[in-house]
Amino acid sequence: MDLLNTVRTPQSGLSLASAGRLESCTVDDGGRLTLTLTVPREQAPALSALCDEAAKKLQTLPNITSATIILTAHRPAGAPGPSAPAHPPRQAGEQAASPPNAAAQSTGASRGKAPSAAGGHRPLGGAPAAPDAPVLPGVKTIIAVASGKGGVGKSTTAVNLAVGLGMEGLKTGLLDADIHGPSLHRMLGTSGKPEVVEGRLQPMQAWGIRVVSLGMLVDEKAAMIWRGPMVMGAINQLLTDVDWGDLDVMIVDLPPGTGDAHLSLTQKVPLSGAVIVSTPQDIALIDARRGVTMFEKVHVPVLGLVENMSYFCCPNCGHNTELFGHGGARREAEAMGVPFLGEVPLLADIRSSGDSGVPLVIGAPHSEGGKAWRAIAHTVATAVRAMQHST
Ligand SMILES: Nc1ncnc2c1ncn2[C@@H]1O[C@H](COP(=O)(O)OP(=O)(O)OP(=O)(O)O)[C@@H](O)[C@H]1O
Repeated sequence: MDLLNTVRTPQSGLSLASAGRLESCTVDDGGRLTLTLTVPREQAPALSALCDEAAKKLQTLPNITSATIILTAHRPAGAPGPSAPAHPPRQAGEQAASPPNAAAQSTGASRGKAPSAAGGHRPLGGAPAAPDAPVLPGVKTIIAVASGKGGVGKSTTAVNLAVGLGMEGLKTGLLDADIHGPSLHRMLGTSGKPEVVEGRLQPMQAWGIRVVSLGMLVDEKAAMIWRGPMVMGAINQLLTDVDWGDLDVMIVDLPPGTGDAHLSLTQKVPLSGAVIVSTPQDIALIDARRGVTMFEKVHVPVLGLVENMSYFCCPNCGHNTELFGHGGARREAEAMGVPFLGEVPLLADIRSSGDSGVPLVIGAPHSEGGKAWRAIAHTVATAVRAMQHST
C-alpha cells in the first residue's frame, strides 16, 4: 500500500491506496502478485490510469515476478445495479489484458445491450449503451454448456463439443466462463497470452477453433475469490472486449450450478440453447434437473442432456462397470421431455487427453470416447444448422 501511495493522479493527488479498499492480495508460486481493490465508481477512470505505473512499482518488491491490479467499482449510494470490474486485469509491462480506455469499455455497455433493471451494467464513463446493439453481432448461435454439479466433465464436454463442431465444418468459438476454475486453456494446450489489436483482445487459435479463457489472462487463485459482481463484469468483458469476429457457433463453458455467471450470460446475449452434462448418479441428476429448470425459466431451449462417466470400460478385460449407475440421464431427459444427446464412458484416455492439451476428438477420434463425442457434436451441429435455417 505504501508503494501504491507513491503513484498519484496529477489533478487531485488521489492514489489507489488512499481511494481504494484492498479486497484481496495473492502471490502464487511463480511470484505473480494479484491485488484486487474496490474504488468509488466516479473515481474509477482516473484511478485506472494509475494501474500500469503502480503495477510496475509492485514488481520491484522482493520475489515478485509480475503484478496485476484489478479494480472493481462501487456505484454511488442509491444507484441501481451491482458493482463491476472497473477495468481489465493489468500487469506490469504487459498489454495483453489491458486494452486502452478499458475503464469505459470494461463493463461492456458501450457495445452491449441496455442495462436491465435486474442488474445489468453501465459504462463507467464515455458513451451510453446503444439500447439494441447486439453484443456479438458476428456470432450466429450461442450455446451454453452447463452442469448442476462440479466435476462431472462439463469442461471436457465443452472442449470436445467445440472442437467436434469445428470438425463438422462450423466456424466455432469457445468462451471459458467458468470464472472460478478456468481450465480450457490447459485442456486445449494453449500457452502465452492473447494479443491485443486496436484495443481488442484477439482469441487464441486451438485445434481449428477460437478460444478465450480467463485462465489465459489472470492468476487462477485471484479469480477463485471473485464475488458475484466481479464474475458478472469479467464475463461481460470476455463477451464484449474480445474480437470474436464471425462465428457459426459459440460454445460457452459455464461454472457448475446456477449462479451469477448464468444470470450474466442470459442477460447479456441471446442464448440459442443449452447442453447439460451430468453423471448418471442420482445426486448429479437432481442438480442437472435444476439446471434444466433454470434455462427453461429464462426461455433458453435445452438442446439435451449428456451422460458423462456413464460406465467404466476396463482396458484389461473389456468388462463394463457402471460406477455411478447407468442410464439415469437418459431416463431423466425422457422424464423432463428434453433430448438425450448421448453417453460417454469413464476412460483413462479421456482424462489424459484433458491433461495433455489434445482433445480426444483430435487425438483419438476413433476411440470409444472420441466416437461418443463426435456423435454428440454431430447431433448438436445438426440442431445448430436447423436453428440457423429457421431464422
Ligand atoms: N469421461 C471421462 N473419463 C475420464 N475422465 C474424465 C471424463 N470426463 C471428465 N474426466 C476428468 O474428470 C476431471 C473433471 O472434468 P472437468 O474439468 O471436465 O469437469 P467439470 O464438470 O468441468 O468440473 P468443474 O465445473 O468443477 O470445473 C478432469 O480431470 C477430466 O479429465
